[in-house]
Amino acid sequence: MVCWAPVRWGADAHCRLLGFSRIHWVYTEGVAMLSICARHTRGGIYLCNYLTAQRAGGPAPCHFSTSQPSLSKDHRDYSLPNVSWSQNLQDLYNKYQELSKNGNWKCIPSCSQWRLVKSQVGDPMEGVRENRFFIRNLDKDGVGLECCMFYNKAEKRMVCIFQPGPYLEGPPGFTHNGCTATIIDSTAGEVAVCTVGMAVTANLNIDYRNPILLGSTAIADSMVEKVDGRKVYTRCTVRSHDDKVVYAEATGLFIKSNL
Ligand SMILES: CCCCCCCCCCCCCCCC(=O)SCCNC(=O)CCNC(=O)[C@H](O)C(C)(C)COP(=O)(O)OP(=O)(O)OC[C@H]1O[C@@H](n2cnc3c(N)ncnc32)[C@H](O)[C@@H]1OP(=O)(O)O
Repeated sequence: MVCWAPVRWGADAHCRLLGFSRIHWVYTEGVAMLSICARHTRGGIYLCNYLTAQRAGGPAPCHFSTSQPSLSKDHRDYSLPNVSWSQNLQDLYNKYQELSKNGNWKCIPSCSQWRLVKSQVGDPMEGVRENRFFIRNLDKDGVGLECCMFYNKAEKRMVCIFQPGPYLEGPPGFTHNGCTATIIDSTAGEVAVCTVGMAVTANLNIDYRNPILLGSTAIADSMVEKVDGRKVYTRCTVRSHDDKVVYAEATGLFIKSNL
């Protein structure tokens, strides 16, 4: 596989802030990513405490169990191509890597775990918490969602190229619409976060136009339309890899965290 890690922006910084030990500064915009990641991590803990406290009517720790990942898995960047990727997915990936060469697009790293460490973020939560990241929670390549996001800062735009695997089946042979919603939410959410800092989904409206065949390659294209105070309005279209079929169109409202 071609080694393209040096052009990725702050991938290791991303991992470091999530509790991983290895760090290599590989890109000059690493500092910007560092700041975004710090806000992500703080925001994750904030979100967790905030939601629990709201539902319970007062401050309370959140309780949920997570499986323990191996260390090698922690370090893996799941947005890198693997053998389960179709030629179409690989071609789209190559296309955006090519577009990234002039600096307009950046590839976003993807890890399976959010490891939230008290001492790193100064949060009152006890000890270390490891959270599985929903869209990266299957252990075998190709059975779940294979995807990679690219961000265009100038256009406030995020694309997610993806390939849904057999565990994401809804109607026989086709992708479950909840999976499509997850991809839309994550792509639009990520562009909102990259634009204003940590933000959460307040509203998502989706029109499903056509079913997505399992194993096919598609692209979710999301952009920020407007920022109004804490409110970030986004739009997202999901199309086939060749742009010939529209699978879904969506609008989303994300609210910037107060932190
Ligand atoms: C563990 C996680 C790790 C994360 C690490 C980082 C990861 C980075 C990757 C990014 C990718 C993520 C993609 C997945 C994203 C999720 O899955 S996020 C989780 C799902 N979302 C939630 O749980 C949100 C639940 N809702 C809430 O917490 C609260 O309702 C909200 C949205 C924070 C708003 O509450 P609030 O802060 O009190 O704000 P509030 O004053 O009510 O509203 C602010 C403004 O928004 C408007 N507004 C609020 N809600 C709505 C609505 N539904 N419709 C219209 N307007 C609304 C209000 O009217 C108000 O407008 P103005 O009066 O200012 O004009």
